[in-house]
Amino acid sequence: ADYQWPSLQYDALEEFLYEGTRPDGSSMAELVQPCKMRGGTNTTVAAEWVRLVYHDVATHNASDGTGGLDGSIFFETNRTENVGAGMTNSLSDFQAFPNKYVTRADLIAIATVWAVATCSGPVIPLRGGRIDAEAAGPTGVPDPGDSLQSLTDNFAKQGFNVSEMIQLVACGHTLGGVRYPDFPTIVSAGSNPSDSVVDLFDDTQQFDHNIITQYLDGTTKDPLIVLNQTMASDRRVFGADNNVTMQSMSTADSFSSTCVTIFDKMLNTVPSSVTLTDEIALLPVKVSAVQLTVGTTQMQFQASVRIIQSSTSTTVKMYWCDRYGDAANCTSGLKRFAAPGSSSTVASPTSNAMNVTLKKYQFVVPIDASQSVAKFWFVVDYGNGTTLVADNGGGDYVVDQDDVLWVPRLSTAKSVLTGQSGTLVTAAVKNTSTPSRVYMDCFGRATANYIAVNATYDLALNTSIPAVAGYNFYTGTATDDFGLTMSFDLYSVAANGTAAVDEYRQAGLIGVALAAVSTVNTTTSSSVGGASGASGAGRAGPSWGVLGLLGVWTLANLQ
Ligand code: HEM
Repeated sequence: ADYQWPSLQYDALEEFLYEGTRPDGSSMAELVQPCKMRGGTNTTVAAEWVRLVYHDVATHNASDGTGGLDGSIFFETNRTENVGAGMTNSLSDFQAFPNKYVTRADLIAIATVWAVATCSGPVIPLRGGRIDAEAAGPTGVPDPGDSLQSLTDNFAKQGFNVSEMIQLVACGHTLGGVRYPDFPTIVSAGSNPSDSVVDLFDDTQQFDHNIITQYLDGTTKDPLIVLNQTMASDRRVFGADNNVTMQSMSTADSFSSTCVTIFDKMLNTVPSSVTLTDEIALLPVKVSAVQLTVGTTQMQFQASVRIIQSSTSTTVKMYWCDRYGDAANCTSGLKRFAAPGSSSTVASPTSNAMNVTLKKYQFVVPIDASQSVAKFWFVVDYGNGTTLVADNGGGDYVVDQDDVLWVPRLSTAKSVLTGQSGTLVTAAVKNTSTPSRVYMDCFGRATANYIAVNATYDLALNTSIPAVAGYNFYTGTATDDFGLTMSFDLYSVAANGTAAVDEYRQAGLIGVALAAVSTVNTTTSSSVGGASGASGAGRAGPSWGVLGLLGVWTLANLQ
């Protein structure tokens, strides 16, 4: 099906994959790009991440459908088969980033896609929807001392035939190497035995076909081939079909395309109870950070739009229709619009590898509560004669409700420093309704013990906060420890039982400064979109003169 906003899971996975950040801007991508070395070693962060994903996948049992990429590795680092600082480093890299819609297991998959891309490798497709294990799974990661038969049997159990086994190991072992502290029977100590000497599998840190060519031409220094022959698993694996598979991936292109296919299969090796999403493709226009709230004296609306930038003279404007009054839903033809308050370039290893420049425009506008907001859209002028009306496939971006709204400025995040008992959440509830209940469903996944937390708390009318713009304030405290990416859905239940919800609000945005508030303009132009706006233009009456001028101003601004 075609993408339609909002689509919470797709939106979250897409943002993470292509922008590299949590919704509050904290970047996981920065930890790995550009093909960063891991401090104190001569291997890369990317290599550590790729070894980790395979160790999570390797315990899959294809015949009974258990195990696979389910994040169980978080509970398995004390096992000999998962030896090494590479594992614990990676898990602490990942700790702060999973959220309600990006599971820990999806995060490991995204990390793999980035690791390959940032070390000059290809872009591996990504699906989401993996479900997190909350306990250790079975053991069974292959050991360098295993016989070929036992390696082949093990990979068959995981769902990989002999040539897939060769492909997977070769694509994995183009990164990183073997460490003395972890495998002292393979790698020798350096002059200082406490150094973490890493003998690389091939002579580059890049995701390249050197691992293959150096094997085929006999110049390989792969420690799992040339050192301790009891532990020479790469020798046994690579030669398992008389080099047919290795020969078939010996060019840059065949290596790259083979690795895309086999890594895709590895990332999609999940328990049979999991249904993965469609592939998370880059959205050409991406709307995010949408929030209607109540400021100190009036309502405020904010939204961001991200586009693929093709020219630096691009300008973007946000348009919207009122929710109430004469211009409700733009039926009178009147639309409001504003220029962005700020803009920024966002990127991840994936978008960098795709060679796209992603530019995000942030809008924050004052809203008259008697008008509110019904729906919004954007007009992108690329500065080269092309204009795009970004209207969510024709239906515009609809603001569901304005009965219950999160108020970040009156909320405070749990702080260890102040000994605060929890996260204080304030909701604005329209004073035309007397809700029978106001409550929040809270969720956290980035917890210290890797177990997701879910709990509900009531909010109570708080008359110590004076009403603003026709809204009363309700406060409540989420007392459980929800970890670093707490989110919540805020509900207001009316006397008749119908509930309004401000969905997927993120505590991480408490205290994140809003962009400057932009000036609001109006227009009746039909060329700027607004599904039902065009036909009613004639009713604008006395405002025409002003609107005409604004029209000119808009055009001048776009040039
Ligand atoms: C026959 C199966 C395999 C065996 C016996 C094996 C064995 C090893 C060993 C002994 C190390 C050194 C780890 C250390 O010193 O801490 C290693 C590193 C690594 N393995 Fe494998 N491996 C196998 C398959 C794979 C697969 C299928 C992948 C990924 C698709 C993979 C990815 C990696 C990476 C990227 C490293 C480097 C880690 C770093 O530099 O920190 N391995 N492997």
